[in-house]
Amino acid sequence: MSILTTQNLSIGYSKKGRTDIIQSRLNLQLRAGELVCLIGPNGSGKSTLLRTLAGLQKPMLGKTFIDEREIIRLKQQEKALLIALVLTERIEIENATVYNLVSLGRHPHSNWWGNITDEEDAVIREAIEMVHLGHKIHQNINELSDGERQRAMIAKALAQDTPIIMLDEPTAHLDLPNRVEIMLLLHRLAHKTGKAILLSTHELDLALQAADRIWLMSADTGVECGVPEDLVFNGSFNRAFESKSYFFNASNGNFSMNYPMTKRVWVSGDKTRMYWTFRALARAGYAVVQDADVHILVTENGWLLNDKNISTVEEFLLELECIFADH
Ligand SMILES: Nc1ncnc2c1ncn2[C@@H]1O[C@H](COP(=O)(O)OP(=O)(O)OP(=O)(O)O)[C@@H](O)[C@H]1O
Repeated sequence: MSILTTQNLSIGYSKKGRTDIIQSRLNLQLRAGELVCLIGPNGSGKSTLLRTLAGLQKPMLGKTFIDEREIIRLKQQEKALLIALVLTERIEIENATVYNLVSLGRHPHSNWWGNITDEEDAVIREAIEMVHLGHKIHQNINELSDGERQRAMIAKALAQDTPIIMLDEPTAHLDLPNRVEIMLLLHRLAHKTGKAILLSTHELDLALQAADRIWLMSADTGVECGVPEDLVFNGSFNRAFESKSYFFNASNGNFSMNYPMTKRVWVSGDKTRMYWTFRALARAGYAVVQDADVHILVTENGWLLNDKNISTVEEFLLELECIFADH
């Protein structure tokens, strides 16, 4: 079920009579219970789109509706009951605990700094539990790790109790385990709570794994929406991130560098070591082609090359160098 829809939305900036349209004619749908990742090259307009959808900036043209209501016509308080927005800026509050921060999420539902009722308290505690910060509930937010702080910000958005949560680059500045954890957490929350969660990210690999749907943004092709694998199969990823120096490798979902490959080898054998063998070969400038003169057999324990059993990548690259020096 679509909870947010756009109709011919154009986003951009208008200053001193000059208008810059970043994206136009966007017809998007955000569904309840789904995690949607908005990805695209730098400057393609991800943050601008999030801010426009959240009603923080006006569209250049077109409309955004939540249910039947046009977002730009709503009062601040009404918007805050529909969308919780988590931005990348660090919130600095003196002496605030996790509980204090998350309780700010209840602001649209109560009087500012009003007394927290038992009911409100239960919502706040539940939000903190959902992001697994129960053990840090009374800790000062300045004493949290970056990952914990991000989880506290998500708890604040949960406490706001809106049908939509939008997050601008929630995994920025986090290490890999925390990036994975935040992405999995958001995926679980979308499915468990039925909220629509939209986030922008540069984590292509994580987005491909965790998103129910991807909005793929590029300056040339606008926003393509779809289930991640469909966007891989139809070549959209390649088009959106086209570059001379790398390409999107549809076989593993990663970007691969375009190394200049001048030498040709043929590789066969054990599949588990194959991927890393290919990577090492590409970096060293070897193209893998069937029936090339030089054959590398990948075994369970190493490589067989030139009738020699080799146990490390370093050794087999050296051996290849010798072979090609003689060619
Ligand atoms: N306040 C502003 N006034 C005018 N132009 C702006 C403003 N903010 C951003 N832009 C321009 O809008 C375009 C899109 O910027 P935006 O920040 O939305 O892209 P993004 O996809 O989020 O980029 P990134 O991946 O680098 O965060 C850029 O060309 C940028 O220079």
